[in-house]
Amino acid sequence: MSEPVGVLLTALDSVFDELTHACATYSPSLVPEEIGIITSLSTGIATISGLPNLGNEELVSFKDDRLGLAFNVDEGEVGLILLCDYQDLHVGDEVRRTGRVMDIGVGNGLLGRVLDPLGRPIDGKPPPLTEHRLPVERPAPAIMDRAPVSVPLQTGLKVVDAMIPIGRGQRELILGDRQTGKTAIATDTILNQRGQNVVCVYCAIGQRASSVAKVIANLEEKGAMEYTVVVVAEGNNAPGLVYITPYAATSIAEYFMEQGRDVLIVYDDLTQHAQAYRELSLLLRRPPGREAYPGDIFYIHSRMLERSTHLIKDLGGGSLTALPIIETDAQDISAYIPTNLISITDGQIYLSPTLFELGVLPAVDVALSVSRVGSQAQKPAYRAVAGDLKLAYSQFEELETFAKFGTHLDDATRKTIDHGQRIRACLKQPQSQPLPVAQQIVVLIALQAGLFDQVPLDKVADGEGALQKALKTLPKDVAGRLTSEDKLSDEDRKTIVALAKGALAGFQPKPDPAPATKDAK
Ligand SMILES: Nc1ncnc2c1ncn2[C@@H]1O[C@H](COP(=O)(O)OP(=O)(O)OP(=O)(O)O)[C@@H](O)[C@H]1O
Repeated sequence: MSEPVGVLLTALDSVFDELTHACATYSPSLVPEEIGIITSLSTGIATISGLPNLGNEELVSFKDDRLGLAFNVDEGEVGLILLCDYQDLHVGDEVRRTGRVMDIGVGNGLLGRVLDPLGRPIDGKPPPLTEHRLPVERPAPAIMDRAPVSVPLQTGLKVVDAMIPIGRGQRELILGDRQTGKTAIATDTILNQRGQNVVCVYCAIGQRASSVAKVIANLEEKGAMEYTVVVVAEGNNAPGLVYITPYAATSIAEYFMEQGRDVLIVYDDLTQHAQAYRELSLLLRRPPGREAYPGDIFYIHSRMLERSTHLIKDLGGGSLTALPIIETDAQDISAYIPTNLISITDGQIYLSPTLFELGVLPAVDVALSVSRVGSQAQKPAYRAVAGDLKLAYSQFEELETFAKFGTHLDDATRKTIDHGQRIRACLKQPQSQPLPVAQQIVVLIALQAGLFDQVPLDKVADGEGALQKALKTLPKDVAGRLTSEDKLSDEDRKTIVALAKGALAGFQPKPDPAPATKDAK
């Protein structure tokens, strides 16, 4: 007998022995299982009876592994939100307990992937490899586990980084009417995290499939998908799926934060989320409150956004920065959901449709925007210029209204308006072109020094381009200090101003030729 055949026979013997042993020791036991039935069904919800021990937020399974979530647990009847299409189910169908709450697979394998809120891939690739599973609903970190926000999160947008700075671990709301560039601000921020060691999670909630596809294509084209996870519930998905999406995305983001990483999560948008929750609550006959939203609408958003924080060093020092998006109706920022979110978050970026129409993009209304914690984390070089700039810009915005009436303006007012117009022109930025810190600061210093004031408005963008090019000739040590934690010295400022003067020289208006005099011959 050859050696391999001998080895095979020995292995078969041992398998046979184990099987004989297992059969000899097997004693069947009965495991009781609760089985309920569906008593009623409607869009997105179902009521069931017959599961007396079902816990709140426990998952139940229907035929073919379809899932539902216990939402209203009453004596004798349970209201479920369905995580599948209700058309696939029928009254009288069996329903079983799973004994677990809703959870999602998390891990590095999710980077670059597009998932639904149940963790299933929707990018046509095989299921992602995950290391752990985390419940989608988790308690927020305790107060003593939180560290102050101390590191900036650069968005790459001049207007935000200079005027409304965001720190890692902050929650900054982006709100505005439809089509005002809310998603563009969030995606530009994701693009700007390239090479910054920040993991990004883009959570699309109830959006049109074409809009989500556009965002994903943009992220892919700019090479941002390699550090990004996209979690999507489309507008035509079951409202239950839409409702759990931001919670699932937060758990994915939290995994990276708990590994000590800095994470950015974008919720696009929470208006759709609130509407999905309202739909489910009304169908389940929960009492409606203001604007027909259920009473706990504030709580569902605050418990989610409280999970974003900067953890203390002992817990790895990771951070989760949240950019929730809210769509306003006819610029009404005092509506119920926007005011709730404004009070939960650490500041807001308001996008004005009027500025958008005027072509001031990003259309950030600086007067109505604020960042409550980010300025503590702002780089010193920014801080040195941002204060002046904000003041000059708000003075300009006030005076601009008067200027429209064609009133005669004194020189000082004219100057303030001219300066403000240059600031506005310099803060404009095309989509998907985030700017590195050094380039932003040089433009802001030139603005502060009034070097743009003589540049004609239609030449500001060209002047800025020339300045960016000239930046290459800035001495290395000065360039290094622009991005470091050091303050810029007066010498550094002088060097930068001299460089900017040179770069902008070609854009200053030519002095009027001297009037010819009679004696000049
Ligand atoms: N800085 C910019 N420069 C040029 N175009 C921009 C800029 N920001 C946004 N846009 C354009 O404005 C349009 C609206 O942008 P976006 O989709 O981000 O708005 P939104 O408020 O998220 O829209 P929705 O309400 O549909 O969610 C898009 O066509 C986008 O390309």
